[in-house]
Amino acid sequence: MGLKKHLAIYIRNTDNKALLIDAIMSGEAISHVADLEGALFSETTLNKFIDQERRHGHFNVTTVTRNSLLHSSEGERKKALLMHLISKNPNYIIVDNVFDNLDIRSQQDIIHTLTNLSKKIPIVQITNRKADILPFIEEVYQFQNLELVPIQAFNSNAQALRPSYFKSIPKPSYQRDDEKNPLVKFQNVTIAYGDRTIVKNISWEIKKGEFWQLIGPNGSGKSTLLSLITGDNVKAYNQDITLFGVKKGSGESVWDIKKKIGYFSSEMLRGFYRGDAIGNMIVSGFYDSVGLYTQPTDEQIKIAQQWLHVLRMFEIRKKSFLSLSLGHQRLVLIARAMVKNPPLLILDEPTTGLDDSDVMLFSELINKIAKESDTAILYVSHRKESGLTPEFIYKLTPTAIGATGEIQ
Ligand SMILES: Nc1ncnc2c1ncn2[C@@H]1O[C@H](COP(=O)(O)OP(=O)(O)OP(=O)(O)O)[C@@H](O)[C@H]1O
Repeated sequence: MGLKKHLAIYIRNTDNKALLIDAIMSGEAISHVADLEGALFSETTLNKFIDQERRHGHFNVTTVTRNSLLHSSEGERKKALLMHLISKNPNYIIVDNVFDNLDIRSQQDIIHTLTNLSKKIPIVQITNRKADILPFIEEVYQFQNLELVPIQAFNSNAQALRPSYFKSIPKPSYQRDDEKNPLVKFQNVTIAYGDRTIVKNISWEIKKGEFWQLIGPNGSGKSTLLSLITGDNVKAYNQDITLFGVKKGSGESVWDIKKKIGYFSSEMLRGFYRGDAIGNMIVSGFYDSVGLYTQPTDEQIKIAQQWLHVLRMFEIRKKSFLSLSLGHQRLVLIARAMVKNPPLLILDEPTTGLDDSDVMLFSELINKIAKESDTAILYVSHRKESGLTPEFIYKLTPTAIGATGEIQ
């Protein structure tokens, strides 16, 4: 088939991406790149390099901060990988979900890099977000029955938003301990790795029921701030941080803190292959485990069932969690994080990898939780999702002496 030189393939999360990539790389899907040596920019390639570094201790891909990939932020990793692949002079390149995890500035840098590259070699973009189609792309295709089919009228914004959740968020049957307000309090928090200061003098409070978005460019310290809250970062102990009314370093139990936080990250399912039932995945949220090891109480089962109704998954509760699409798996994991009625729900880059319609479904659920529950939400992402409505935005801005923070 005579396909355009630079083309995009718009896929849904339910499409078989691995098969598509195989079909391109083996020369079956796109004739004009069939005999060329191509490079693949994707999460899989990145994971291979990270794995190599983990096993052999050395790294071929160097980031801007000369850090290893393992110790770099997601955005830094992606930029470094792209530059590494381009430096090998491939004859064409496949770029898969190129903008995930990238801030606006880095997205512009990448558009610039790829636009220049498009003058030399063919570029095949795979994307699940319409807004991400690169400017030099000549035609957009779908992958149907192992063939690329042009999409007509791609720009029509016909996707109507339908209400997806009919039931209300379950009301907890027990009262939470009276949480101290604010839930999270940072006072002049400064964190450094070696002689590099990452965040400087952060003073910030999250109160009961508030809906926050934390934004900031790649490497500005968003994940670092989160790790101070979730208890995974020992650097929290030298700082003035109060979580749920208890000062960090005053002999508090990390376990107690974890009990009060519902957590979801798009990284959570890396390497998860077990076939647990959907219903069990939700109940396991009571035990802070992924998968169920303990016999739940009747009350716990009841709350999980109410969540299954909210998600409209009650009928399929016994099916394997892995049989769900990526987007629906995430909805289940949000319910899993919410069953214990936590005072704080943390969502770390939750829409990474989701397609347009799944993002809508996801944002709708988060807005619903914000509206109907008294759980505070902390949402971390570079993207401003148009469907999402946070009340407050906390913004990190990098400076030479570490990132500073302000409420926008
Ligand atoms: N263990 C570590 N050792 C050294 N440097 C680190 C370590 N962890 C993080 N860093 C550095 O701290 C900086 C902030 O990283 P962090 O992951 O918090 O940023 P981020 O805002 O979440 O970025 P992104 O949006 O790209 O995920 C980065 O430059 C990163 O390389």
